[in-house]
Amino acid sequence: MAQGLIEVERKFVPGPDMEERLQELGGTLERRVTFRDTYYDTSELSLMRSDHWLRQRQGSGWELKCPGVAGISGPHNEYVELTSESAIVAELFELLEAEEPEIAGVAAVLGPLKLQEVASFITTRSSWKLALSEAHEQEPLLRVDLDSTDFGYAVGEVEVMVREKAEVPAALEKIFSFSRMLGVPAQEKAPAKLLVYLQRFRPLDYQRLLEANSSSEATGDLTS
Ligand SMILES: Cc1ncc(C[n+]2csc(CCOP(=O)(O)OP(=O)(O)OP(=O)(O)O)c2C)c(N)n1
Ligand SMILES: [Mg+2]
Repeated sequence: MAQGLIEVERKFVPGPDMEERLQELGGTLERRVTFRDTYYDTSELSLMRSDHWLRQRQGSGWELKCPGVAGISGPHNEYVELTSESAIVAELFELLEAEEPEIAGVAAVLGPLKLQEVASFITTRSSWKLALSEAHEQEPLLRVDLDSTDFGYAVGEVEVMVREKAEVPAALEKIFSFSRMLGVPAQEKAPAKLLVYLQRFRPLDYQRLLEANSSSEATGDLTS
């Protein structure tokens, strides 16, 4: 697969005092932003069913999240994020087993690959930066995003971006220790905004995803 940064993150349910708590813990508010995410897939959800997530984010462009490689299980997610259009196009053609065109941007291959919009919603986000130890300035930064959507769902995430698979365990350690400081219950798993959107507004698609996700079949709910 093409190279990209690895996103290691843990989602949580943000309480009403979360911003104050972040400030107490030395967090700095980097920005407040509002953006629309539009997700694309085939009518059979071929991408999502194989744990690949293609979206266009207003102000940032195209992004494909591909399943990570560290294989550590727990209440966290680990995805390789592709943001270069050529890398995304190459990955899409490989996944969907189609012949790759010479040169094309993502928008140009949506039609040929039968990718269509499956979800679109607006997020208002406050992004926080945490410098846990000043002694290690080279270490990847811990970030916290507090998101609320235009369909009434709010979720937080503690995140570290790393370059190498070998850095994932240390990133996870940081995420879990900071989550404890934030007061996030050890096994709490908050669902992704997109999954809540599909469950509410595209229940048949949600059901399809559920069927594809064998590990969630036992609980019968991807959002729990
Ligand atoms: C139970 C379960 N939960 C999550 C997933 C993964 N997943 C579901 S939707 C989805 C795509 C959306 O990812 P997410 O991190 O929720 O989006 P967002 O926070 O807006 O993007 P950021 O700004 O951090 O880049 C993923 C990776 C899964 N396969 N199964
Ligand atoms: Mg995220």
